[in-house]
Amino acid sequence: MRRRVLDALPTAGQAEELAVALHSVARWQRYRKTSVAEDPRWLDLRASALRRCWEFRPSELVAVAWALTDTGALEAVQVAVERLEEHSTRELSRLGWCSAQLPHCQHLFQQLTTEISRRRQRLSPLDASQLAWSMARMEYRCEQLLWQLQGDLLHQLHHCDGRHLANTLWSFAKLSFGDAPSICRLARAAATYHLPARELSQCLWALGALAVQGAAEELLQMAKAQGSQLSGQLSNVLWSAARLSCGRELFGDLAGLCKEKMEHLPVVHLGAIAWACAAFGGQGFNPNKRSGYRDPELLRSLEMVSAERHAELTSRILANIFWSFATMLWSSSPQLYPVALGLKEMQPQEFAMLSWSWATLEQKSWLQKLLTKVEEDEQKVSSLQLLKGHEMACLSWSLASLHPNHQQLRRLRAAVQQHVARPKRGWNDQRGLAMLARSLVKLQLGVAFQTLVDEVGHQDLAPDLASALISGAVQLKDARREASLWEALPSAPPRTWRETELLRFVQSHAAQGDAQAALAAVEEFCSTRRLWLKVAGGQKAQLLDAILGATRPMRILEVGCYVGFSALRFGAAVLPRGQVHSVEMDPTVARLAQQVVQHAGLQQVVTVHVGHSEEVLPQLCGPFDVIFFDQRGSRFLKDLQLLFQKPGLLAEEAVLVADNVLKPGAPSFLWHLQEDPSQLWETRLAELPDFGSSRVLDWMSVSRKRAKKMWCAGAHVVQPEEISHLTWQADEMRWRSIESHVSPAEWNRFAGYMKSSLLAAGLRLPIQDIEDVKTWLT
Ligand SMILES: C[S@@+](CC[C@H](N)C(=O)[O-])C[C@H]1O[C@@H](n2cnc3c(N)ncnc32)[C@H](O)[C@@H]1O
Repeated sequence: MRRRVLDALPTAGQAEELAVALHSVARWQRYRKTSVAEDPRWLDLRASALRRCWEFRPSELVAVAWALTDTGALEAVQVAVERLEEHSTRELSRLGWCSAQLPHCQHLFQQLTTEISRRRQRLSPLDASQLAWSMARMEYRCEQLLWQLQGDLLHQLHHCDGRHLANTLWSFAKLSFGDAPSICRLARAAATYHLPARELSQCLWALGALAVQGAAEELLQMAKAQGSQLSGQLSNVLWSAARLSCGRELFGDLAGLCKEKMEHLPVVHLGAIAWACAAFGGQGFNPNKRSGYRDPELLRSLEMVSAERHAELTSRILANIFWSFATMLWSSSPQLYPVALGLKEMQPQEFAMLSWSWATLEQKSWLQKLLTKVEEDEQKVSSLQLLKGHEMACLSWSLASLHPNHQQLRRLRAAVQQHVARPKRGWNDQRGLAMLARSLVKLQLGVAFQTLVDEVGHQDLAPDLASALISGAVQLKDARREASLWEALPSAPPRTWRETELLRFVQSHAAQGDAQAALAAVEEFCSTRRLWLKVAGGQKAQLLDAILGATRPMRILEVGCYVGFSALRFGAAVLPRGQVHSVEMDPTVARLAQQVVQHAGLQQVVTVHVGHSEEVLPQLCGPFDVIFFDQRGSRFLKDLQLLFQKPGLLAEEAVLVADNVLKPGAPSFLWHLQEDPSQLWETRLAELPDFGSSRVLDWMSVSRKRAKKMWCAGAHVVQPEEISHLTWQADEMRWRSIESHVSPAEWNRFAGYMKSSLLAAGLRLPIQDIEDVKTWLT
């Protein structure tokens, strides 16, 4: 066959004959995947075609250009560009495709596309999609032509096939082009075909990259149905499913397929799968994301396969894998840390991701090594200025988590400082800014902190950022900035209308200076207005009263003051000589709480500290007889550790009470109380209804410190994976309840699930009703 084709080749004669012969052999080579590249007859033919380029008619020139793309010869395209006018638009678009295959053809490609764009003639779906593909390949983003191609395709949708559409969507996404409604129409049209794996993954990748829902659901269902045939495209599909926030169940099915194939996928897919699971429901690498898809089995295989193929891992893949582990509280085995440390090449963003992940996983010694390695490379340090705002916030947060003193990691500290000095315009991520502000204070970068306050302090601040800035100003003793921040805070922003109403109600229904009347007014407000407030009322208040009665405390610490309801109860109990210190991170509600306390006449005994527990607790002085944890449950364990780190904060026989340890739950904290090797606490779990939603069960933990027992600073509590998983689920539920409504029935289901799962994981702390706990206390 090969002989027959080559023997029949003309090298002289008509140009037309030559073009046809060249084209046929090239076709034959491509489709048979055979090469005649070295055959002298083919080489003769090719040389004679190149010599005679000027003799070809336009259609022949296109055929010759196409035939020669594999050989890297530009001549045919060059001649065509010199004779632009002679070619039809279709021929120009095909020549464009040829030039996109050839090296150093950018200028020829541009001339061809400019001519196509000038003519404004409609292209067929095949030509339009090929031209879009060529533009993507050449990274040539000519808006006008792209609009034209999009219009041509939309006008001829019924003549497009799945391949044209997939190619076009992919190309548009590569060039970040496309308005959402048009992309949706193209994707919907594509979804009507039975797309093979490659095209399906192209469409999904495009929708994910352009963040257009389009026909995402249909295409993802199609991907699920194709299942194992997808193989190499699976991670692409999962990546898109995460970007497009598809349903959890569908994501789970697709993740299941990835799990099955994991061992056989190229390593680059491991990074994409890890990224997709961590980013699911969020927005990519962002420490403030609130979701993720946590499947322990998938994480375990990701870890195993990565460890087995560690030699192939790149910094990008590892950054994604570690970010995924950190986001999902997966304590990975130590094997992968040295692999990451050993890599020579690492982009600044990957370094930021890795350091944030290692800080979150509390791998301080690895983190120290990583930061030191970059610190020693001046070039790497200067490249950190390329980081985006939230990435620099992550890096400074990990730096701060090591508590480096002024002498350590000086170059990195200077890089943070320099980054902050740049204007923050367009950085709207207030949580990222809050993290940066807190880190600057910890790193004692006072000037940088001041720059940040001056730049963002006048904005409409979210509670977290307002709290970070105010408490930073307090810690740095910057009274002027503290005052200006308070001034800039709206006294009654719309989100605190209930709390503002409550203050007015207390002021009008309770006599000034009457603490008991103020307490009764809060309860009356909740019941008569049928407004749910996140306060410890009802049976929870009764339990607190019993604790106060049994312990007769003089000094009480509360974390999570809110509007001051429980602070009033504590204040009334320690009158006249005791002290209550209540910590609240939201400055607006803290200010309302201060007014409630003042109205009740308790300002001499109750101090409301504005700031995050992490910053305020180390500044307090003990000893505290009763500690009430009513902040976010995922902080309980860390705040407990903070209480131990500063000697003298806990009284010899302190009582530690924590609310909501079942709903949404604080599994790590409960596990720690049970397993603490110093056996410091004796704990009971009081099972009682949540205030304001009597049908939902909750637990309050009450722990008595065993006198004379000492805390072993280095003692480590091993936490089983089931408890990490529940901790992650509790946090996810907490965020869900903040962002949307969770019905009592759903809460009840969740509380039931949490209880049975904790018991199954080995929780043995006694669960009692409130009367039994009261008896135990006395
Ligand atoms: C459930 S409310 C407290 C209710 C209050 N103890 C009562 O019963 O009247 C929780 C409060 O804790 C605050 N908070 C959450 N995490 C915190 C933290 N880490 N430090 C300080 N306050 C925090 C929240 O802003 C919220 O106002």
